[in-house]
Amino acid sequence: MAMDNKGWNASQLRNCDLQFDEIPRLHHNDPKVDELMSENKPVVVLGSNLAKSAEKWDLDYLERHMGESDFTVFQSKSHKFKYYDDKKVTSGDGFVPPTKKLDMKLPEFIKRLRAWKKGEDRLYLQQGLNNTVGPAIVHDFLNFDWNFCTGKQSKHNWGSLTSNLMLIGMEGNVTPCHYDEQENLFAQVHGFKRCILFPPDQFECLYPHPVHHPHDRQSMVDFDRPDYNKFPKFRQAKGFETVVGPGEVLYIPMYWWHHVESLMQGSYTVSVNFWYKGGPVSVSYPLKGHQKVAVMRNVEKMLLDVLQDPKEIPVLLRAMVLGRYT
Ligand SMILES: C[C@@H](CC(=O)O)C(=O)C(=O)O
Ligand SMILES: [Zn+2]
Repeated sequence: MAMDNKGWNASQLRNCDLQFDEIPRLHHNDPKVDELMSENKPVVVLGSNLAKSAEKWDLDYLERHMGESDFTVFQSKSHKFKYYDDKKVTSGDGFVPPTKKLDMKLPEFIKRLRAWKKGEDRLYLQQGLNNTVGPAIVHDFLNFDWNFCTGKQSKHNWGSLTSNLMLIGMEGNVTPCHYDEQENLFAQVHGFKRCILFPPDQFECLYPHPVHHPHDRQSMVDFDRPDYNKFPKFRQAKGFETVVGPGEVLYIPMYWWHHVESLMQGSYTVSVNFWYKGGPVSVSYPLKGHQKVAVMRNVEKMLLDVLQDPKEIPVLLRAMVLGRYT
């Protein structure tokens, strides 16, 4: 992957069997930025001031100004931090959470981040920015370039801003491939993150867990060691990638799959995302990929409501489809 080596090199990327096209990297004034966004396609926006007021958010500054609150920190025995919805964990379903969710004061988190040695459990701070942070951070937050993101919100008919997640990760941390049901302006503040994205119509190649599963929206494929017997279509997945650095903003369209890794042998990473509700649904045929994903999600939810037992769902779907539609 030809990259302009601004402070990183390809040896810091994790191995992946697939080849990817590059996500366009365009200056924020380039009209093509909004062309791509209006087509629900990813783009890296360069030179915006979206999170410029956060460029001073290094560990010392954060330690001094994040305040006395407890923050949400995930702990993992591996480099993967696979999200799970604890509201979907049912007793006796045998689900083993892949991470532990801790509440930690920032100085403690920073102390453990600085002392971390390869092979030890990893930590990933993932905290919604709210009024629990110190006044200096609130000041920086208020000084984000809100004209930029509200400009995108109105131009592309997004819904309301739901949250800003602040992420402080160790080098090498991975958020495995998943999709979100929100538009996302992902602002990289410190360090470098490699982002691999797939369009929603790659659903059949990425094998999401069932909707009722705690890992709803997450791919079942382990990108480090894909099981091609269980997930044969993963070989055909067609993805896009980029590495975002400080001051760069990646637009992750709603329902687009994304795998995000903090570069190995790199520094800690700081990111802030801006999650917006999707805009009003305008149905036109043929349905777009993300609309088909939304339809499939609703079918799974409806079937679980009426059948109650998740094991009944494939039985009914096979009876309905095999020999009749195939
Ligand atoms: C948490 C983040 C990925 C990462 O930065 O590790 C993500 O998935 C998102 O912003 O939607
Ligand atoms: Zn995400």
